[in-house]
This record gives sequence, structure tokens and C-alpha cells, in this order.
Amino acid sequence: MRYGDKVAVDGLSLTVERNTITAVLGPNGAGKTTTLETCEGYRRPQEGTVRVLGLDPVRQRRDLLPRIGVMLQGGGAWSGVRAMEMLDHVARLHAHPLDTAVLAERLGLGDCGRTPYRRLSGGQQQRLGLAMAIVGRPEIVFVDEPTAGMDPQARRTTWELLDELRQSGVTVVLTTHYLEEAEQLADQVHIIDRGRLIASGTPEELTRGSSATVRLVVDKELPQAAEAGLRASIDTWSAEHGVGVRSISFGSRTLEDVFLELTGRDIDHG
Ligand SMILES: Nc1ncnc2c1ncn2[C@@H]1O[C@H](COP(=O)(O)OP(=O)(O)OP(=O)(O)O)[C@@H](O)[C@H]1O
Repeated sequence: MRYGDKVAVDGLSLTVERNTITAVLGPNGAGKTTTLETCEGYRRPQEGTVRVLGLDPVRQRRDLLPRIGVMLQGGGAWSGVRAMEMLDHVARLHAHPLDTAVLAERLGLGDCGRTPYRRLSGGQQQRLGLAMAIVGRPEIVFVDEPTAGMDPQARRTTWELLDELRQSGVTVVLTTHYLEEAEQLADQVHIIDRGRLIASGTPEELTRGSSATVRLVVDKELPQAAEAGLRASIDTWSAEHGVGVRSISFGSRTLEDVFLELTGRDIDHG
């Protein structure tokens, strides 16, 4: 996918299994939104092929649209419309929508149903966007940065909801630049950077390495002398067992470490 001379998505090839959550992970500008918009039929790729549920998202858009749900990054609601009006409107466009009152309550939108869209907080707008994406009982839902701007509580609720969707047979494709989100939620993670796919796998596969990390948690702050003693004990133990200790680290290998290793950059400071 190119915008003028700018290559936004470059030879990206990936497949999504049904009934799974797939995370497309990458820093700002990596090409995540462009990838989703291509799957949703909003953009026609200059090269390559895209199939969603076996259909061409541009040429067979009419057949595809009723079967997919889309949560756009920009919200997708009119600024003056009340939250529940918007959700009810979208529900009426579908043949067998979910109960909007139940869905709104589940997403914590019960108290702001009469609030105009532009007056909703960022997190509420996100949750309304998610409700609009799933109200039509889609087979596959594309969600762009579903928890951007949400507080931790709302983020957790959204993760639970996405997990429930998967359990009920919905396929979820989400973009995120939150490593924790991909790690917690996704069955498959595709890491993209500068429009290219740089790694794919389950969170476990991606964080598994040739080295092991031993994490030691102690119940009080260590005085400096104790730390030196601990290091000396580890040296003795490692010499006895023929194990080379590369570093002593306080934490497990995360997707953040993987991203750093692959790109040499921090995901939040791309
Ligand atoms: N309409 C457009 N015109 C020109 N360039 C664009 C357009 N949309 C995106 N781009 C560029 O294409 C690249 C990929 O953008 P894209 O929005 O797909 O990335 P992203 O990974 O979704 O980023 P973010 O996390 O910030 O949403 C970026 O360099 C961006 O500046």
C-alpha cells in the first residue's frame, strides 16, 4: 500500500485463523491502520491480494459488510448524536442485532446514553465504537487500537469483552501498540515495523528465547552488601554448575524485549 511515494505497507503477508484473536503490533506509523483499512475494503492495495472470509473486500463489499464489524480509530459517530441514539441507529442497520441496552451496560455506557458523542470521554468514545462494531453480531471484527486512551479498569473490561467474543466464535483482529495488550489477549501476534512484517507467533513463541531468565522476588529492600553477597553466591553457583550468567535481571522477557531486539528501538519511541 502506497500513499503517493510513501510505502505504508510493504509485502505484508499474514493469515488469520477463525475464532482467534490476532494482534497486529507495531509503533505509530508502522502501517497497522492501513493494513486494517485494506481488509475492511476502505483501501484498494496497489499490489497483492486480500481476502476476508474468502471475499475480496473491495469488489465483494456488499456481501462482506454484513459479516464484519469495524471499530475505526476516529470513532465513526456524528459529534452531536447521543451515545444510545448512535448505537440504536447502527443496530437497526443489521438483521439480527444484539440487545443495545444490554451491550451498553456491559461496556459501562449505561450512564452516558443521553450524552452527545463529542462530550463523551475518550474512553467512552472508544467503548461506544466497540459496541457499534459488534452490535451486528459480526463473524469477524476489526478493531483499531481498541483501548487507546482508556483507564486500566475500562481496558480490562474491553479485554474481557474481546475474549468473550472469541469464545462465542467471533474472530478478532486488533491493532495495538500496547505490548501488554498483545501479550494478554492475542493467540497470534504479528509485529510490524515500517510497513513490514518482522515477526509472527504466539506470545509464548515470541518471548521464548535461547536463554532463560530466573526472576528472584524478595520480601524487603536489599541493602547494598546483601546485593553484593547475592551476586557472589550466584557466581559460585554458576561456576559449580557450568552456567554462564549473562546478566541478572529483575523481570521476564516480554514482547517489549522482543521488539527491542528485532528493531533496536523502543516501541513507544519509534
Ligand atoms: N492518507 C494518508 N496519506 C499519506 N500518508 C499516509 C496516509 N495514511 C497513513 N499515511 C502514512 O503511512 C504510514 C502508515 O500509517 P498507518 O496509519 O497505517 O500506521 P499505524 O501503524 O496505524 O500508526 P498509528 O499507530 O499512529 O495509527 C505512516 O507513515 C503514515 O504517515
